[in-house]
Amino acid sequence: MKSSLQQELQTTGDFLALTRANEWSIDSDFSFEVSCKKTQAKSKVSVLDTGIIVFEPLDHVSSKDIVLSCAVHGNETAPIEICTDLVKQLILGDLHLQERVLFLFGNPAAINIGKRFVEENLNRLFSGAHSLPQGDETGLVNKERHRALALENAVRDFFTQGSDISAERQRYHYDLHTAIRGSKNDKFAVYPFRHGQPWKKEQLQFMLACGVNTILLSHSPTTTFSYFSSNEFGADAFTVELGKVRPFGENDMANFAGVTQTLIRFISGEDLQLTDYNSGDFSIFEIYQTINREQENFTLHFADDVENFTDFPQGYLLATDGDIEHRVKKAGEAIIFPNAGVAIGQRALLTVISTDID
Ligand SMILES: O=C(O)CCC(=O)N[C@@H](CCC(=O)O)C(=O)O
Ligand SMILES: [Zn+2]
Repeated sequence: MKSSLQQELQTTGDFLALTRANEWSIDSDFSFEVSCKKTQAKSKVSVLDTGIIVFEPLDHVSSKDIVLSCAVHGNETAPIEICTDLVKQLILGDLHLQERVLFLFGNPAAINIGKRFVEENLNRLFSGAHSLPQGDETGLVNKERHRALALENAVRDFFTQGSDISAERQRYHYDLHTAIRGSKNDKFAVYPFRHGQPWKKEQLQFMLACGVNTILLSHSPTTTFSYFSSNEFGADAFTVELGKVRPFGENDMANFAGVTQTLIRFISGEDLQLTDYNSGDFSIFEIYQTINREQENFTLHFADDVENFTDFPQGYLLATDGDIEHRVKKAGEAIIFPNAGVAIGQRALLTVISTDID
């Protein structure tokens, strides 16, 4: 028998409402079939937990396993609206499903309070960081740590089950965010550390089709969600920043037409119309300094409205952390993600320098 949750979801397609009504878990998982109105192709829809929903084609063997995540930070609403709309179209049969897709709405409780997180930044808890000792030594494990583990397990199961379907599969994870500050380059993506493997131009072309022409190459492991999927499952993965954080209702969705249309083409198997790689189409940066906050007394020495990708003269004092001074080391070095309010031990600022890929 259909539960009322399932009935509601099948009628409205509104997975965000279901997710928000169940902040940390749902009582029981459920699945159902849908058919595309246009192609009649059947798909299986499985709600595995709150904010965790999988779509799998039933009439053909797919070749791609695609993870799309949003709300890893609860107040980053544009990605939530994009994913909600895609899920709705799939449930209501308005979109053909060609590939397996896992949608993740990372932190439902943080969505409900309109905050980045409830107790702890979820995007610092992956690759097992959720199980490391906590700074406060209380021994209590907060809910975000449980959620990070649940999200890791969902990704692991999804990719592993794909391998049972066919051997030659491609894995992807696009973790969609928005930035706290405005940016000189409005949309940009962090390409997680690949341990010496080449940066993929075809993936950069995919980003370009999404309207993202600025790429930050990361040179070290992190505890972010995109690095987890890249490192542990060989997925082509990015943290994608789609402009500035705004409350629900204040996003101009026309701004996201590129990303929405490209994701639709990708999951419904249409030609992506990717052009050849041309370095002139991109601004590519590499992460140069990662500045963590180590002291209570941490100060940034520029204004709150200074935008991401603003550069400062060599020698400029960017931040003081107790007695330690962090200065610009190289001409053209620019700031990304400054946040003096992060927990002690966490990243308070990145700097980047311009680079190229071969
Ligand atoms: O604007 C900011 O300060 C933060 C925006 C954001 O959430 N960025 C991600 C980037 C993750 C990565 O480096 O791959 C984050 O800080 O978690
Ligand atoms: Zn974010």
